[in-house]
Amino acid sequence: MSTAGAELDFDLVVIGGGSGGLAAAFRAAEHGARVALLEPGELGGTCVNVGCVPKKAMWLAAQIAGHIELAAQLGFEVGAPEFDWCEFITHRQRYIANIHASYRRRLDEAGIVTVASRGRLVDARTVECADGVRLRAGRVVIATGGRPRVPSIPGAELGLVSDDFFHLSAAPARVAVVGGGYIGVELSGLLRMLGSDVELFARGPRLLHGFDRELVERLQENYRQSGIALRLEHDVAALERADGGRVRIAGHAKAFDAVLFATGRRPNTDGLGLDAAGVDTDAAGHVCVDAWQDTSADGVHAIGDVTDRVALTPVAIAAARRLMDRVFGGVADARLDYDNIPTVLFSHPPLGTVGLTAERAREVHGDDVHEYRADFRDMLHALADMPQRSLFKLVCTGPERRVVGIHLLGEAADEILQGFAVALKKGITLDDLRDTVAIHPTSAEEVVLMR
Ligand SMILES: Cc1cc2nc3c(=O)[nH]c(=O)nc-3n(C[C@H](O)[C@H](O)[C@H](O)COP(=O)(O)OP(=O)(O)OC[C@H]3O[C@@H](n4cnc5c(N)ncnc54)[C@H](O)[C@@H]3O)c2cc1C
Ligand SMILES: NC(=O)c1ccc[n+]([C@@H]2O[C@H](COP(=O)([O-])OP(=O)(O)OC[C@H]3O[C@@H](n4cnc5c(N)ncnc54)[C@H](O)[C@@H]3O)[C@@H](O)[C@H]2O)c1
Repeated sequence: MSTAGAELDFDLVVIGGGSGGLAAAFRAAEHGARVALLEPGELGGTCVNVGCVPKKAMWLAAQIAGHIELAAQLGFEVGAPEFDWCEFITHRQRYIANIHASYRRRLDEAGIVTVASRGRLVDARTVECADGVRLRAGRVVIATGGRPRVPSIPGAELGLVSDDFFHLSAAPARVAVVGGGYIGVELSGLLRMLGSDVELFARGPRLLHGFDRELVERLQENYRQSGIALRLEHDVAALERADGGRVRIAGHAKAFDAVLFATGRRPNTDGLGLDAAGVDTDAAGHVCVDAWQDTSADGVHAIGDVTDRVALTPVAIAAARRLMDRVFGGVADARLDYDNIPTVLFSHPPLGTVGLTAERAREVHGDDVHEYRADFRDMLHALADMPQRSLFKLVCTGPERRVVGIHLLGEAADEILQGFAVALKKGITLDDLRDTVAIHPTSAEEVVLMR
């Protein structure tokens, strides 16, 4: 980059090189735009470095541990499995390093100027780098994502967050996880499967607010059976130092090797110069956007976790691509439809969901809502005579039984959901599903055989 005081001109400056920012930069460059991208940390942002990717790697390790237990049950001589956390992490980080290298190569090939610096808006057309260089832009995309939020309670500094989890060099033997959302449920599950003693503290009467109640209750049953202690309706008021570097939750006898906060995330908007550029934020600091990802400042857009929309990687990517198709590709009506976004929780077993729960469908469609369910043991767990049961549900509305919700809890739900999400988005009915010949013997066939 040039020296301080310089000004460089671009069609687009993207602030943040995570899932959304990279997708915006690549798509804009494909449309012929001159693009600069600012990222002070590792390319790929949260998802690649401290989110989806390392999390899924740990989940896969946990699945293997579960399968070793099943194998032992089925006559394989496996002995007591030893898991070398450090060795696994070497594989995980090599996988991540390959993603970094691939991004770097693609950025170079696309002619995108990347700047290893934080960016700050000076006005709606100018972004300043840490060294004072100013980038002038026809348009700016804010894609700065978010970071973990820690509750303001005494002793909070004794706790860890998900970013810290991915830097652990060994599994903590005794862990308390605070928070009953996505991250709390995922980290509790995989830590337990990898041998930790886990207690999960959540404020509400159930985990996973907003998900199908029955599936969540079934998942809770599975978690309890696997040995996770669920402390529901339990507010963590303070953390205290205990002997041997351990941490105690106030009012709770046990000392933990680690307390992990999974209590939500906050947007990275501090010091971004949003006021100077005339970009409005909400009370929580998210950048406010309309349905077109436009902010209150003309020519300034925002995508991904920095906005208050669904915080998922494919959502940030899809919003970015559509926005770039609109502003540089001439597709006037390109924008992301935020309805019916499929999502999977990498719990044990996984939980996948798309569309409305029955509860929500009744609010939207009135009383003409019908639920169909399949409650079964998948073949592997049945063979091993293990108690874990799957639960698949469909929510349909109207006399034609249009499918408006699909909720799957069970082995392979993570892989099964994607295709059915396409079908739901296309407006299929229960008869369409029943008209499709099943694939046997699978868990997926339960979706087309549901009565
Ligand atoms: C533990 C965990 C697990 C997750 N698992 C999944 C999953 O399985 N599936 C899924 O779909 N989603 C998952 N998510 C969510 C997913 O990671 C996010 O939705 C996604 O990363 C959002 O992308 P983004 O581009 O908006 O932000 P980010 O990926 O957070 O990228 C923002 C980037 O902006 C940079 N930045 C910040 N401030 C500035 C600045 N001033 N100047 C320049 N750059 C800046 C940051 O360094 C960062 O690299 C998970 C999240 C977490 C935390
Ligand atoms: N598999 C996936 O796709 C995946 C995985 C992880 C994260 N994500 C995304 O990242 C987002 C953030 O995940 P998250 O788990 O941090 O947030 P979340 O919103 O899913 O859950 C946060 C939980 O913390 C609880 N909480 C908040 N303050 C608390 C407090 N003081 N004490 C106790 N509990 C408290 C909330 O009630 C909620 O249950 C998710 O909403 C999701 O969009 C996705």
